[in-house]
Amino acid sequence: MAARPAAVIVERAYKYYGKKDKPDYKPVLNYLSMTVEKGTIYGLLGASGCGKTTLLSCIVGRRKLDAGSVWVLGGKPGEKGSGVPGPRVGYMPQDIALVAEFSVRDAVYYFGRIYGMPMQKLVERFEFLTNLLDLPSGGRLIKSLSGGQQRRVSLAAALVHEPELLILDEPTVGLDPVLRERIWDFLNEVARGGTTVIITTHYIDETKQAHKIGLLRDGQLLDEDSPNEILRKYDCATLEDAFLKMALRQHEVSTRRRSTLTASPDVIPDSSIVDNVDSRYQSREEFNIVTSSTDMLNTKENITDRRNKSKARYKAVLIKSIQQFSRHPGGLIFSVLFPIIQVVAFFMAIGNDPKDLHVAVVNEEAASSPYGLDICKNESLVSVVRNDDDTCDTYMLSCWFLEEMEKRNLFQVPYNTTEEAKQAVASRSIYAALHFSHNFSSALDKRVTEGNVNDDVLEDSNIAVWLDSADYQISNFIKLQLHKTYEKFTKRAMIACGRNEDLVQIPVRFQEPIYGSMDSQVVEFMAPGIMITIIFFLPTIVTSTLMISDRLEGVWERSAVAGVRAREMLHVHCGLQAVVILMQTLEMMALAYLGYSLPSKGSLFTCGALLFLQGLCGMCYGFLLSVLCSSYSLSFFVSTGSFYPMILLSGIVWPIEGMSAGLRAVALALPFTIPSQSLRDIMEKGSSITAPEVYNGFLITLGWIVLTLGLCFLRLKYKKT
Ligand SMILES: Nc1ncnc2c1ncn2[C@@H]1O[C@H](COP(=O)(O)OP(=O)(O)OP(=O)(O)O)[C@@H](O)[C@H]1O
Repeated sequence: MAARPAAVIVERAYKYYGKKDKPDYKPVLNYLSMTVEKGTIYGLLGASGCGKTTLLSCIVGRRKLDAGSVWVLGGKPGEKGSGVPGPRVGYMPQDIALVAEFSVRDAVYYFGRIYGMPMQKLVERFEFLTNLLDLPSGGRLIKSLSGGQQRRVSLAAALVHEPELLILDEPTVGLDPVLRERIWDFLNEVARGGTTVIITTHYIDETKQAHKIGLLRDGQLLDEDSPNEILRKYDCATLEDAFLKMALRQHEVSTRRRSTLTASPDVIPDSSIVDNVDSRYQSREEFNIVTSSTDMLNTKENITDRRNKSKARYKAVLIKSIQQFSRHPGGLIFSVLFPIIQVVAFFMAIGNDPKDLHVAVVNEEAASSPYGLDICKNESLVSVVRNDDDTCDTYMLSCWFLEEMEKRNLFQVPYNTTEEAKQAVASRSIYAALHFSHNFSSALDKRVTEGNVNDDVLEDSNIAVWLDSADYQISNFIKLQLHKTYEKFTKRAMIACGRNEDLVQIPVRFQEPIYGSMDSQVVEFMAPGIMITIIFFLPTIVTSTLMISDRLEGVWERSAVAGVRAREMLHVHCGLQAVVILMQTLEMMALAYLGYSLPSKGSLFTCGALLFLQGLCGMCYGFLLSVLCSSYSLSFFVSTGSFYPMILLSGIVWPIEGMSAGLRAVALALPFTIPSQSLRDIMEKGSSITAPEVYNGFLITLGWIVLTLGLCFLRLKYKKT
């Protein structure tokens, strides 16, 4: 074979994963050198875990070597204008790395769009690849395809833009022999046209068709040469035999080395690691001269070109994200329906008075009357009469009390003794027990008119109540209702006796509240905090899920190799999420203010702006989770684990004034606490953005946005790979 210029050169490459002080720290690429000539097919062979994928990811510029150097198409991967990662490479990773919600056509078009291919060309190319690779129908979704079909679509996506360098990580695995043959014929054809192909495969036999093959074992390239030359050199009839021989030789060498080394044999001493500057080629020009490469760096790409390319990438990622989002059943439900469901659930479930509560009543007063308990059913038998001498005769006041009590949705269940009544409370359908003494009315009358009465009279005029306080909310509700019943009942009795109705009320008079209303509801108190938590956590979940799925499915990685910048992905995601958050904000406000008549004394725009910013803050928190967590489950645990403390400490459930000073300081710094108060102040007090209690809510929200983005940035910057 005539000497050709090199397309890829790897020199003395070392690559490590993990930390130096760990016992399993050893090179994945171990002093590896390889050369791939232009317009040839290079078959990279090696057992699972020997470092093939790592080597390829260093060639496409997604990983950096710890030592040694890589030259690709006349430049160093990642170098400005090198086109690598970018349009000069077509990369098919080992994983399918396609969005599951893509159709076959979308998947191929996505990469075509990234490279800025015109539509007409894209359609033609898709048709060609469909025939070549026997692709399933263009409308079928990736997630509904078999593994082999997905692999073919993935290969088509790598071939769509006719790149100069094709890097294919096991493209033929699981394909039938006829199709494999067709793919190899095609690769030979593109290689004849000048395309360079690096292909990894487990099928040793098919590499006979490669121009050069290299055997990788334990991060070392045992040999690289043309298949015929390898057969000749190792004096074997088949490549399998030749590789067996090479592997055995390496094994013998390393066993000998191991017996002479005291240190871990797999760890190359630091001193032997050469730096990147030790490359044979100090500059691109030198590389081109020495390797006869004619590759030109396009560093002077004009601004319009650069903008157009970037625009094409933005468009591709935008279309991808919309397809991904709109076809993901969870995405739509989460984003559009969940805010409605959650707000409606909140308003329907919270704040309504408990109904149909039953209390056990032992009414000795009625029981001792000639009519028994039935006396209370006959209005005319209950008498409160004002006499001429201004005194008042009262009879069966307990019936009036119970009548008022039933108007407040507390229904009586009669019992004969207090013991029986108290036992009934244990049954859970009865929430309290009440007792009226046999002379309740006369004792109460005496207590009110005479004032100075003995303990027995006092005792008889009391209504004894035993509550089931284990049920905190209900028992508080019953206490409140009994107080209100007492107020109503005494007013009625005082009016009947011709007295001032306020005479026996507690001498504390609540005036019209400064803010809020006399009948302020718990729902109005809780609603701002609930709305903020909903708008915060939906984008958190959506963002972390989409980001982690893009990363785990390899879509992010593959897009990056195609040239999509991380910031372009992020901008598109943020833009789309912002639209969704805006929609959620409007949805929630319409429901809360129009549907459930929440007060809105202040500016609705300020309320909306605060909610919208909280949504963005949730999205940034989602970003942080996606960069910190390696899996969905971990991100789910962290988001759920942080969700509850944030809500519990936010003052929505319990006032922060009840917390210790230290805990209160923590609570105030959390993203919901002050913003919830701010939103409440805008709604209930009509406070404006210039009031500290409102702008503090905005400041803390912005502070969290900056903090979470800063942590994401630091994490990405200092992540090793
Ligand atoms: N991100 C990572 N962190 C730590 N170790 C890694 C990482 N990626 C790969 N490795 C380890 O590096 C070694 C080489 O992995 P690599 O994926 O390059 O092998 P491979 O030859 O492509 O294997 P296969 O054919 O099974 O894909 C393996 O032992 C693997 O466990």
